Amino acid sequence: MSKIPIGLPRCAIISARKQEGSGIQLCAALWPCQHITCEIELFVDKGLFIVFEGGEGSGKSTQAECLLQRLLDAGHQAVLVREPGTTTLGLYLREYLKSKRPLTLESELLLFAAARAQLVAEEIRPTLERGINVVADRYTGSTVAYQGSGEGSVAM
Ligand SMILES: Nc1ncnc2c1ncn2[C@@H]1O[C@H](COP(=O)(O)OP(=O)(O)O)[C@@H](O)[C@H]1O
Ligand SMILES: Cc1cn([C@H]2C[C@H](O)[C@@H](COP(=O)(O)OP(=O)(O)O)O2)c(=O)[nH]c1=O
Repeated sequence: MSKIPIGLPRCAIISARKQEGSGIQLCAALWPCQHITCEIELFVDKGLFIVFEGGEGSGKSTQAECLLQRLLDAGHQAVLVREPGTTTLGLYLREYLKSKRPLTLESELLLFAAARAQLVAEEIRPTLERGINVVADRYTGSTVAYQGSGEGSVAM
């Protein structure tokens, strides 16, 4: 575990599990940012996939940008992605989703899923395949939290 090149001195690894295939997934809690989580996937010979999740205003974007800068400063290649966003479709759907137009929960879920599918295909997967680290500001945890819980949530 000490060989993982994430350079986060205040990062406490709280769990690790083997993924299907070659990956190991680590779940980390950042201190003192107690309201966000940072999830790291390590794939042999591929980039790290590092996800920040948390409520609005909890500090995800700030910490994701700090980590990106730190990785770059340490000589690692890394890119930052944001959900929904980053791709042309993601940015388009972000505007639509923020526009407060009437949407069923199912439609909302599918629009977030469409933005993610495009992001994975266009950016996340090819970048990781090239051995470049990806830092993500939100990912599937947001969908589980926002569309998958609470009253009237969508069954997933
Ligand atoms: N560790 C921190 N300590 C204090 N303030 C912070 C910290 N991280 C972020 N902030 C501030 O909190 C606010 C929300 O941060 P932001 O990164 O935009 O959150 P999010 O992306 O989760 O919405 C910003 O004003 C930011 O400067
Ligand atoms: C990725 C994702 C985001 N969201 C929501 C959470 C946020 O309210 C919004 C994204 O807005 P954003 O401005 O990125 O949030 P933040 O203030 O945390 O930076 O979309 C979902 O409901 N489902 C999802 O799958």
